[in-house]
Amino acid sequence: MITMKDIIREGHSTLREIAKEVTLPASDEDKNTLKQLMEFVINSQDPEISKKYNLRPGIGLAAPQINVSKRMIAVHVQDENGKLFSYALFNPKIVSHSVEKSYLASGEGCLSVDRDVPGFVPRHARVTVKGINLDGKEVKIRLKGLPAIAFQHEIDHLNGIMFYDHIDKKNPFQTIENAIAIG
Ligand SMILES: O=CN(O)CCNC(=O)c1cccc(Cl)c1Cl
Ligand code: NI
Repeated sequence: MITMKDIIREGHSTLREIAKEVTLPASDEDKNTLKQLMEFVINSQDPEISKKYNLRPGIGLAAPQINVSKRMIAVHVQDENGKLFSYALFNPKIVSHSVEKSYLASGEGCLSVDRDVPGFVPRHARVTVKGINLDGKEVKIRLKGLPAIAFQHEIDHLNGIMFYDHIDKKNPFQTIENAIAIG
C-alpha cells in the first residue's frame, strides 16, 4: 500500500514534468498503480487506517506524486449535497469548461507540499472531463463545486503545475473576477 514515504515533495523534479500518456489498453502494472492511488485516497479518509499508517487526508492523488510520470489520477470526494464522486482515470482531459471561475474559500493543500500556502486558487467553476476507467471504458463527467476543483488540482499535477502557481503573489486573497467561493 502507498504511505506518506512514497509521496514525493516539492523540489523533486518529477512534480514539474509533463506526465506521459498511458498506453492503452493499460498494462497490469499501470492498472495496479492506478488502483493503489485510489486505495491511498480512500485509506487517507478512513479514521482508523489513516491513524494507523499516519496518512495525511486527501481527496485525490496523481501518479507523479508517487514518482510515476504517467497520466493517471484518483479522486474520491463528496460534493455539497453528499454525492460521492469516485473516479480512477487514465489520460484524463478537460474537454470543456465554464468561463465562470470558482475557488475554495479555505484555499488548497497538497500532499507534495509540506507547508501551508495561503490564498485563493482560481479554477474553472464547471468542467467536463473525459478519461479511461480501469475497465477500459471512456467516461465523460460533468463536474462543478468541490469535485470540479479536485479534478483540476489532479490534472494540474499531470502538467507539472502546483496549486500555488495559481495564487496571486501580490494579493493572495484578491477577490477573483466572475468567481464563486466554495466552502
Ligand atoms: O493532489 C492531491 N493531493 O495533493 C492530496 C492533498 N490535497 C487535497 O486533498 C486537497 C485539499 C484542498 C483542495 C484540493 Cl483541490 C485538494 Cl486535491
Ligand atoms: Ni496535490
